[in-house]
Amino acid sequence: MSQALSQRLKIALIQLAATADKARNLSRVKEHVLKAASNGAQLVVLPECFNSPYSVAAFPQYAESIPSGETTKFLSTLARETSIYLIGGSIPERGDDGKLFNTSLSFAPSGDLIAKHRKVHLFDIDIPGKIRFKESEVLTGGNKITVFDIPPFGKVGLAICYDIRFPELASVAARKEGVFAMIYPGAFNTTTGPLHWELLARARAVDNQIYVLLCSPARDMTSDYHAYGYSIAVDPNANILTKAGEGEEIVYAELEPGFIEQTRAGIPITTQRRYDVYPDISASTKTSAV
Ligand SMILES: NC(=O)CC(=O)C(=O)O
Repeated sequence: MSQALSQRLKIALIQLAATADKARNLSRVKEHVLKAASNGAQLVVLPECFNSPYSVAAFPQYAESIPSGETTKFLSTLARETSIYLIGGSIPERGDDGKLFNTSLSFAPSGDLIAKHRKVHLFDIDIPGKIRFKESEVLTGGNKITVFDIPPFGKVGLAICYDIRFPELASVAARKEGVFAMIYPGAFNTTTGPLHWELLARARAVDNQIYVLLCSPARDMTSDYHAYGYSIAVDPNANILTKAGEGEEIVYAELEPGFIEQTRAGIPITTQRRYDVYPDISASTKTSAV
């Protein structure tokens, strides 16, 4: 499927210093989103777990129902008031069956909820002496690949943090649905961030010759989880368009129509795949927005 970004798109990544105080987090989000919109951003991304600490203990305490919870309403109103596409990082969600998920909600400039992604791959790692984290102790994984349209720009794919380590999601979104960008709210840490954060952003971009956006919380060495920071936007050639530091900040980038086609014309891997040698996973995999 051909990939289309039909118009220049200015994006903003809000590298929020999320705290344990949900009201404060929401009020900081509002300030930053208003600023990004007044600077011309048309699509604004928030980080993973922007309204709570990123911790297994915090997920049940901060979990909300969707769409009836406070944060869904807050994000919808903010998208409408600023007339932007708002990619709402992620929040802990309490599903109807009582199960907990790490969930990202996206809103149109009208305030309508246009996508809901539940983190598919739960972050369960154990690197002795460095970091142990087991989302699966309290969370349940999602079961779909999320793709949605943001008219007039085209389609984007959405996944959360650890999902980026599984290239199939991005490949299906790019090949089957023709997304021009993959967006990953994500909270890597001071162990895995230096190893793989930028590498994975650039890898998913170059695998699929699409834009890739990663939005992290700011680093806070006083909290239990030390988020990496360095929110980043990468172009289809894996060039870095913008990159934050460790602290709270907003970074911007402009995504260009035509750059995907130009990249693919030069290095035509999209037409050179050998499905006679290996299967096309995108052919049989379903995607949806909600
Ligand atoms: N926090 C995550 O989900 C993933 C992460 O930190 C990593 O993959 O590293």
